[in-house]
Amino acid sequence: MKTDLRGKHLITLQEWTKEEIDTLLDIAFDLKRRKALGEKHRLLEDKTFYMLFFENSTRTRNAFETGMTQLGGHAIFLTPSATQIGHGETAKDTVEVLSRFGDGIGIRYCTYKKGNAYMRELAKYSRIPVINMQCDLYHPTQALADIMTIQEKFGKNTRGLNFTISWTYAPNYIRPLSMPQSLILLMSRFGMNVTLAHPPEFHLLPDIVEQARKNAEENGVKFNIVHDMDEACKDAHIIYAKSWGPIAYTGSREEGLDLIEKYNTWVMDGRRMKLGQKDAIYMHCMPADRGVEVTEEVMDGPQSVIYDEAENRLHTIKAILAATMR
Ligand SMILES: NC(=O)NCCC[C@H](N)C(=O)O
Repeated sequence: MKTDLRGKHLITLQEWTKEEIDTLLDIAFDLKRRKALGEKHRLLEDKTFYMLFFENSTRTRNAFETGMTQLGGHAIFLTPSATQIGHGETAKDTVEVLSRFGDGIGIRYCTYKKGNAYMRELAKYSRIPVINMQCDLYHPTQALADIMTIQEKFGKNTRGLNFTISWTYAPNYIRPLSMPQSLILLMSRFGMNVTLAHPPEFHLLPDIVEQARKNAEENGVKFNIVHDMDEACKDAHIIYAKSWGPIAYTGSREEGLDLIEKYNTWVMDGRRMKLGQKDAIYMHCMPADRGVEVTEEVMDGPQSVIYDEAENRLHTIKAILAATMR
């Protein structure tokens, strides 16, 4: 098994082989076990990781920062306004300097058509690993935690599971496409039949959907798009139901918010949960609009794995840091 992942950028897991992703998962399971046993695992002593956030964060920032502490290193929280990026310093100049100081850099930048481009620009000039902490297109560290959680619930062999990612109704906020896009790209590579459900205007980017279809074909599994939430939940083992914006359909925030209102029946509730398999699980990357996009009954119910999923952010992020910055 290939284990040398030092210096590798993680912009999207689509650019990592299945073998490399399996290596990360092995490390994550091992680090989780070692933490539970209270075993020290200071694999990154004296190393520094920079975390550049263009947007807010709860799970991601704290998983990276706590993770670096547990690995014996240090993490530094940066924002554009706390650095010269806010004054227009270029990606090249920023990363040339940080590359001479420290050992890795993460970026969260979700603005459509800007975030991923900025990360690619940083990666071009960086001599330390660049880790995507969520952009407009992908959220690889969340998707990795999600695979780990699915393997914990259903076993390492996930072949034949039915995975549904469904849009839900959540007003007031246009959420990025990065979660559904990362999930449709990744789950078929782990042998799952993928169903993507959304109202027509909430479609994802065509080239990413095409890549997901190709992934499914190469792995001999199904990939379906439906426009009905009940149909999507039927026979699913995994129901991942969360909101995103009609970003690929309209650039107008007002039109986007009106479109969201049109589909206020797309709520994840107990009735829909029952349409899935008996042992189905409910997933959400959080934060969720409690009682709006998903009922409290589902969020706090026995089939919900949302807190395990959030916890696994820590273990998988530590695996990425340890593997790429060692
Ligand atoms: N788990 C996370 O990283 N959550 C924060 C980002 C969620 C984002 N607002 C989204 O809905 O895609």
